[in-house]
Amino acid sequence: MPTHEGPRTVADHLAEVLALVAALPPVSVPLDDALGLVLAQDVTAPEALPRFANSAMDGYAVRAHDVAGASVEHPVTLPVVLDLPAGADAQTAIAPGTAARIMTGAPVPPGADAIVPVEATDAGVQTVVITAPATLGAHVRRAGEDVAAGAVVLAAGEELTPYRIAAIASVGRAEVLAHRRPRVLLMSTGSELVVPGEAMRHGQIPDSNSYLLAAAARAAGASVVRLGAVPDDADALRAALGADRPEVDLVITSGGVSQGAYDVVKEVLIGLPQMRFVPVAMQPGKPQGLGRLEDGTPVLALPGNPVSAFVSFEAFGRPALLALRGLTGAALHRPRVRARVTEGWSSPRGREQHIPVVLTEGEHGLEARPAANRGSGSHLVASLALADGLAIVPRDVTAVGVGDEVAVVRIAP
Ligand SMILES: Nc1nc2c(c(=O)[nH]1)N[C@H]1C(S)=C(S)[C@@H](COP(=O)(O)OP(=O)(O)OC[C@H]3O[C@@H](n4cnc5c(N)ncnc54)[C@H](O)[C@@H]3O)O[C@H]1N2
Ligand code: MOO
Repeated sequence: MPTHEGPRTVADHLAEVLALVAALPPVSVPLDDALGLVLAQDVTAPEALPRFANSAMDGYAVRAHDVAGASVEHPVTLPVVLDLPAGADAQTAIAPGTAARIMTGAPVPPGADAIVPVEATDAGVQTVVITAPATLGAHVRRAGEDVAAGAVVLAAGEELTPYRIAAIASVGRAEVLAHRRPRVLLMSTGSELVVPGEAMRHGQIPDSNSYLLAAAARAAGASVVRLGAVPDDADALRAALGADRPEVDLVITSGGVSQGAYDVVKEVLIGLPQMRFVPVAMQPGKPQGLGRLEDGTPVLALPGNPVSAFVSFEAFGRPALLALRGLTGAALHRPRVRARVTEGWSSPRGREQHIPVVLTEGEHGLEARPAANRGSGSHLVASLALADGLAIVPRDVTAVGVGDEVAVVRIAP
């Protein structure tokens, strides 16, 4: 294995990460549990939708011809021969010169071809006085106008959102075939780390990365086992990654991947035949590990600096989780927007910079400024809380000036 290869591009590294993962197998899921899963098979409509012509208004089903001349001055009075609430099994035809009282959603009876809303009547029960004309088909929802029988309502590969779940329910399906939700094991490493809230001596800090990555992985649709902080001890890490580890589809570690004497993730994993530790031409997030454990489970070993861990998760971890969920192509990436810079910053030559920025709506469109008031330091974790996006600065740019346009990956709505 080359130990001193030059930095690879973010795109090349992402391609190698994505080669480690594939969509998880489909399972049959009740609609109540389907939110956020990705459909593994097209859903088609077994019948037309709406299934039957029905009323769009509370009112009276009539023949348009019978009320063509109706007005306030010349009302038309018709006998009411049927009363049709929603759910009525209206199969009896109404004769010319009669009306049926009908509620929204009730089937339009044979013989009727228009609905007069109740507001244009005296709301009569035995007879109805109609004071406005109706055109042919007025307020009738035609059978099949939403979906034709046999049509695809939702294609495989689509993420199940609330309105897509409603579309599936509306064609009478209670379950769908969807890719299983990925399980991810998250651990941070470092002997300086303590559980947030516990007493700290000088030199110790709270573990924030395992919470950051756990929340980010959940937001990306994974279920998470958060192991917390493992000390910089090879045996402890080997145990955490060993046979007793929970069964997961991806392991993500943070920390211990650079050049230090106690960089234990690298020390333990570098011996595995399918693991590699490589520099990526990005800032932050340069040192990255990727590959597989002995049993084949994919691993991403992210750098420990909090901003580096987050940026690395966004660039590599999130797309990997989305690919496990069954998404592909552009759906693996967050939307990018363009924004005008209002406070400049510098960027290292030769590294694609991913810098947390605050986005605001300016007079001439979106504006961006660094979230941290002291630039792009990868330790500035609290400044992440302010960020709405990550500005992506190309490798050859070393200074971003006021008025420049930058691409920003939106990380907050
Ligand atoms: N001699 C060199 N030193 C470093 C290099 C290098 O190339 N040569 N690269 C630097 C870069 S770039 C990065 S990024 C970091 C990555 O280091 P590690 O992945 O080994 O991370 P650690 O050393 O474990 O920690 C770095 C930093 O982040 C803090 N940290 C770690 N984990 C957490 C956590 N769970 N919660 C909060 N904070 C955490 C840790 O205390 C350190 O301050 O290496 C540079 N060094
Ligand atoms: O690559 Mo490191 O991630 O700059 O801080």
